[in-house]
Amino acid sequence: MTAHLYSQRYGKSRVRLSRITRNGPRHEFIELTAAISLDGDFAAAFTAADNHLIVATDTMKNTVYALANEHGVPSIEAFGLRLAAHFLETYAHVSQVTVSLEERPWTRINLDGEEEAHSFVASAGEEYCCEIAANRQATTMRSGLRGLRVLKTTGSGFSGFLRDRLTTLPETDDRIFATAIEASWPCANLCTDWLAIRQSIRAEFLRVFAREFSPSVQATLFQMAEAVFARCVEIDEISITMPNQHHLPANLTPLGLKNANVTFIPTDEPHGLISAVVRRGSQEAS
Ligand SMILES: O=c1[nH]c(=O)c2[nH]c(=O)[nH]c2[nH]1
Repeated sequence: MTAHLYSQRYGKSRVRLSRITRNGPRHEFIELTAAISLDGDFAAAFTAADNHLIVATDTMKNTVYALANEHGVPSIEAFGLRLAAHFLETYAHVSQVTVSLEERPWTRINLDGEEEAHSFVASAGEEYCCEIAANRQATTMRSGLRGLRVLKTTGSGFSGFLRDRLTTLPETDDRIFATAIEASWPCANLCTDWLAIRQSIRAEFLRVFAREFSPSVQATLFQMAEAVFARCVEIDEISITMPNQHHLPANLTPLGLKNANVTFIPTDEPHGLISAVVRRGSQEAS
């Protein structure tokens, strides 16, 4: 059989790590999962069983622990950049490194207005993430968040949509809006304060979601992006995805009961999926 290697890459996924930073009695804590993938001169390992240039994926895993231990993890972005630089600096035959990091945020417990020194609470399901692609010419990075679950019990409607013979959805000016926001944005400037930017973006998402009437998931998504651009001068592009996690009014008529828009059936699937990339400025400018 004749075959040729069209493209190849390999790496280690799902490397889990947690790291304490002890500043006296006050501790910082971060928990993350890393994935590392290398591009480079590895073809012979696939085509000729020649492993002499292979950086074992076990070594990649050890690198995650070692660099975290030696240098700390001030943020997933800073750590990711350090990891990517390490592979490029250490192995001349590596041409490109891709590092993906996911953080499960632990928030310091606040009791009676006082921050606890070493106790944290998790925000269920939420993750912060970043992806770095680095070669010897350039490094690009995207930061993001996902699993930011929000719900509002009113202040959301959906009407005026196209109706044809297959349309059964009633119009509404009062529905539950539930979603899990996922977003990512390019970090053009690799030296900015990523943590502050993520927190500002997150805060704008929550503010628009909670305070503005939603005529559709689409319109709310766009409003969120506008709010991010107004607050974060560093951000010129944002990608946002929001599933519409429907809560369907329960039909209680067969039971002889009236449902005054209070009892619903939460559904996971099928769900709407609304997604857009929004850029700063007018269309002509892009
Ligand atoms: O905000 C919404 N956008 C849609 O495109 C859509 N489609 C649908 O059935 N419900 C909704 N809600």
